[in-house]
This record gives sequence, structure tokens and C-alpha cells, in this order.
Amino acid sequence: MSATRLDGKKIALKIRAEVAQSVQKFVEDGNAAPKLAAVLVGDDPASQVYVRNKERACEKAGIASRLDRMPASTTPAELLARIDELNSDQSVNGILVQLPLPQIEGDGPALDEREVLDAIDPLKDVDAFSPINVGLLMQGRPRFLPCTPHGIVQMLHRCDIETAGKHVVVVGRSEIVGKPMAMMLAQKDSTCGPQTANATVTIAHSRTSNLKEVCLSADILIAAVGRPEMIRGDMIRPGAVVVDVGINRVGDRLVGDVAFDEAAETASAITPVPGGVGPLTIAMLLHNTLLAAKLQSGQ
Ligand SMILES: NC(=O)C1=CN([C@@H]2O[C@H](COP(=O)(O)OP(=O)(O)OC[C@H]3O[C@@H](n4cnc5c(N)ncnc54)[C@H](OP(=O)(O)O)[C@@H]3O)[C@@H](O)[C@H]2O)C=CC1
Ligand SMILES: Nc1nc(=O)c2c([nH]1)NC[C@@H]1CN(c3ccc(C(=O)N[C@@H](CCC(=O)O)C(=O)O)cc3)C=[N+]21
Repeated sequence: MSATRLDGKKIALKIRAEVAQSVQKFVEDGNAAPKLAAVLVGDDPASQVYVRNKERACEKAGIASRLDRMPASTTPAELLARIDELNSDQSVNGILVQLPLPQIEGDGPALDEREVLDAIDPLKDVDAFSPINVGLLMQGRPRFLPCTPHGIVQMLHRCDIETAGKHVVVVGRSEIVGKPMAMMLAQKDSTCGPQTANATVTIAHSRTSNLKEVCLSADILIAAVGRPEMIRGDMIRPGAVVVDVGINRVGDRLVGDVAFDEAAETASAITPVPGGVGPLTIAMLLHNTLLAAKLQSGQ
């Protein structure tokens, strides 16, 4: 292996310590500790990992948390009622509904992700998935930055990896990772994070016809596909930086979307799974929860 291993866990710990310090100051200034509410419907495996790690991280940062587990058979009305309750609960600053929502077995009404995300109070929307927050990001004046793309931007910055003028290929165009990631990296100057912008961005997806060639043209390749190890070593340009967002459970192992050992032969730097992007997502969630508490207290 010749590539540098980008230690997301270590960077995340640093960010979490910074957030913990700001939380402490916020509380010393007479405010209640920020509080995050997470809603998990069903038992998506990537969400289970997230929930477990997130609760511990909140506690260590002095952030209160609550987890509402709801069965996969939950109806849209029940879920919307729970969100309403959290919207009006003054003690809750941040609301996160774990995605993907389960697809209903049997013939009950389906849970519509968009309807659910639309219902979250935009000032409590720590994932930045509500239309208002997506719109603000699109316009280059974000309120909350989405956690995973923001974590990646922070990592690139803190590892002195320049994005300006570089060709970034984002594989995946989901609302939660690919699309906002591409948008943030294409922004002018530092509107979406510290000096990490001004990239030339290509978005690839399942209908991209020459994926290998597109990937080979990337200075920075970001994989958010959800297919274990589909990005192979021969898709990496020598010296490229590879960011693996994938969290796939294969047997009892977590693997990314990139074949790590192969890619590490060619790349100059690469994030591992686990220990890469995942911990950064959690660090930025804590950051957003504090930001939400500040916004709600009028700061
Ligand atoms: N580390 C972290 O913090 C996080 C990790 N994740 C993980 O990241 C991965 C992606 O998540 P998410 O963005 O939500 O996933 P989605 O399933 O919502 O999106 C996957 C994207 O990949 C594209 N795609 C699928 N197959 C191919 C293919 N063969 N070639 C090219 N593109 C393809 C899809 O294309 P199309 O649009 O055409 O269908 C889609 O745009 C998952 O493993 C997830 O668990 C997610 C969030 C946070
Ligand atoms: N509304 C919503 N927002 C999300 O941000 C969101 C979501 N839904 N649904 C699920 C995906 C997935 N996701 C993860 C975040 C961190 C780890 C994480 O901590 N990973 C550790 C795992 C370590 C381990 O425990 O083995 C790591 O990669 O090192 C995993 C997965 C957030 N997501």
C-alpha cells in the first residue's frame, strides 16, 4: 500500500472535542444543554450502526439525546404525529429521522420520505434535508450543512487537501450524500466550509455509461453508492484522493464502496471503512445540534 490512510476517526475526535468545548461554554452562559431526538423506524443496518455511535458521542459532548424506536409497521400518520410532538417540544433542539424509511410489508400505507422530511421544523433540521435548508445550501447561504458532506469537507481541509481547480467525481446522487456533496464542492469560495470549494464536479450514477473512464479522470473520487467494493483499483487515477462513504454490512464485517487494498495501491490518500467518513458524520451532527440550540435561543 502506498496511499496515506486518512484517519477520519482521529479528525472526528478533534472536532468533537471542539464541539464539547463550545457546548460547555453555551451551558455556562445559562442555556440548557442542547438536545437531539432521533427517530428510527424499523431496523436498517447502516442506521443501527449510526444510532449506536451517535448516542455515545452526544453524551461525551454534553449533548442530551433521545431515541424513538418505532416498528417497521408504523403508519405515516403515526410518524407525522411523532414529528409534530418533537417540533413543539421546546426541550428538543435537533430532530433526525433515520433514512431509509422501511418499505411497508403487507398493504398498509407507505411511508413517504419526502413528506416526513417536509414535516421537520427547519430550525431543528440537523440533517439539513428539509426543502428550506436544501434551498439555502443551493443558493450558497447555508444554515445547516448536511453532516456527511460537511464531514468530508472538514476532513479534506484539515488534511490540507486542496479542492480548488480539481476535478472531483462524486459517484452517487442521493439527497443525503451525493447531491449535496457535489453542490458544496462546486460552490464559490468558502460559502460551504473552510476553503473547500471551487472544484470542477462530475456527478456519476447508475445510468452513467462509462463509469470507469469518468472515475479515472478524478483528482478526488468520492464514492457514495451503497454497493460493497464496487470501485476497483483500475478505476483510480494514480495519485488520486479517494473518499469512501459506503457503509455496507457483509456478513459480520463493515465494508465500503471501494475495494480498499486495490485502491490504496494507486491512490495518494484514501479513507478506510470503518474509521473514515462515518465518524465525521457524527461529529458534524453534534456540531449541527449545538448550532440548532443556538438558533433557537436567538443567537
Ligand atoms: N459514512 C456515512 O456517514 C454515511 C454512509 N452512507 C452510506 O453510503 C452509501 C450511499 O448512501 P446513499 O447516498 O444514501 O445511497 P442511495 O442508495 O440513496 O444512493 C446510491 C446512489 O448510487 C448510485 N448507484 C447505484 N448503483 C450504481 C452503480 N452500479 N454505478 C453507479 N452508481 C450507482 C445510485 O444511482 P441512481 O440515482 O441512478 O439510482 C444512487 O444515486 C451507503 O452504503 C450508505 O450506507 C450513507 C450516509 C452516511
Ligand atoms: N437521517 C439520516 N442521516 C444520516 O446521516 C444517516 C441516516 N439517516 N441513515 C443511515 C446513514 C448511515 N450513517 C452512518 C453514520 C455514521 C456511521 C459510523 O459511525 N460508522 C463507523 C462504524 C464503526 C463501527 O461501529 O463499526 C465507521 O465508519 O467507522 C455509520 C453510518 C448515517 N446515515
